[in-house]
Amino acid sequence: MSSKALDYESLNENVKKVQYAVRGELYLRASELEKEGKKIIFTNVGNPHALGQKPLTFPRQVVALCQAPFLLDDSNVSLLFPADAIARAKHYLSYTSGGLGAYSDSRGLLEIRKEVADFIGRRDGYPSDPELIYLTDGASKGVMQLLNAIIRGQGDGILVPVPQYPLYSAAIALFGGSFVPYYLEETANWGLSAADLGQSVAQARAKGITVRAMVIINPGNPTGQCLSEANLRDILQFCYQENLVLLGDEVYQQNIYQDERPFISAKKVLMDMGGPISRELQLVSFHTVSKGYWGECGQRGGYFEMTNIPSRSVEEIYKVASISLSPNVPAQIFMGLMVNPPKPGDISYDQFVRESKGILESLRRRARIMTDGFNSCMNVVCNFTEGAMYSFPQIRLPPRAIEDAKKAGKAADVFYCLKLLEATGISTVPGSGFGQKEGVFHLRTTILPAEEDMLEIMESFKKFNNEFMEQYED
Ligand SMILES: Cc1ncc(COP(=O)(O)O)c(CN[C@@H]2CONC2=O)c1O
Repeated sequence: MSSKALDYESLNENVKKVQYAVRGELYLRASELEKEGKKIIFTNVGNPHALGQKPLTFPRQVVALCQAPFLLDDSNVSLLFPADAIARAKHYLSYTSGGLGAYSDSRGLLEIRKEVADFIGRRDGYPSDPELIYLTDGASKGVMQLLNAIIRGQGDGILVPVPQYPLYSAAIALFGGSFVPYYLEETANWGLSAADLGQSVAQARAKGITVRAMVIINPGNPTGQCLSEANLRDILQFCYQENLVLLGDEVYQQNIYQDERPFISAKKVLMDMGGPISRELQLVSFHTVSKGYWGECGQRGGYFEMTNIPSRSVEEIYKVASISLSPNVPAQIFMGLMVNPPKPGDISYDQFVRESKGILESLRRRARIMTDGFNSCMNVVCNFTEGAMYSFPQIRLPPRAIEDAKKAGKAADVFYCLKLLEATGISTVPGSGFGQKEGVFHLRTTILPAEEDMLEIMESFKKFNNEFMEQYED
């Protein structure tokens, strides 16, 4: 009998090609161990609330009232909710077409897209058009929509930083395009060079690939580097001369842990450059409520802003967005609150600032604790986490360890991470899941475990690592 449509062997080959290590072999093994009763520290996913981070109070108050509008009619509502939360809830509800249970426009509620546009205008000092801002179910969906629009087939290549967040390699594979790596230089604090970019593009073209777009992740995941204004200018100039669309993944723009390179958007640098490039270079920028000091990953709220994209193409992107009917409406409200938070003088302002600063300052301390912890370990070197929420140490594995990994049929860093998991319960993602230079091994953790547990976790890591290295040292 011929195979059925959902038999494995007859599935879409692109689906079978996809890899996504953030929830791969290590995560599955960690989940098994957890079921067996072992205490697992899931540092594999940038999922702050799963590691104990408390949600910000104000947004939850507003969305709670929007989800349960009957509370607004309760005579006791002002005993439980501050007046500014009540006012914002009424404001958003008045813009939905029947509350949170109704579909919104496929691009998202115009009122919230206006709030996003105002935020971008304040941040960059240049106007932003709500008609060119689409709200999405997390930044992931926006990235996939744009890659789907750009990739016509195997001959189309997307330039992606390596190490990269595997949403990109997975989506490119899913849409049948070609992954074109450009390597970040670990010894240059994960910097990149225009020469390397040019070489990557030339190599792809020599194979008949049409490179169509370039991805930047700023701040970087898993590498944590923050791009300087000069870096961004070079990248924009490179894309302009090579006729590439720039996809600016800026979901960690609130997560900055050093003062030398504050976040600056690709949009701002492009507009500052002026001249033809600022009117012609095609740029799409992505943001989310999952990161920053919000960490509202489960809400699934995001947006992308299109710059210099022809109106007919915008219409096509709108048409495809319409297939999914409506982005998640509660998440749209989270997005509106994130880009338009309480202001000085608002009742909730002091509490909001106290909570937000508390989270960011703790993340900055945890970035330092983790980096220093890794650098105190045998055969481990680690660049400081300038931004985002990950640490990506290089693990210098002795040859006999690599040999044993081969015998076990595992990539060397997978072998090491599995041993780490079994010994300590620390669940990480092997560097091979993000891409790395041949023969150089890493792992990715998050800087998210609770600050009061961080030193103990690093001690536990150090004990395991040093015993592992002594076991395999010649
Ligand atoms: C660079 C980057 N872009 C987009 C996303 C998607 O975010 P949304 O939640 O808005 O879809 C993530 C999530 N980071 C994943 C999730 O946790 N750990 C990670 O590496 C990310 O790291």
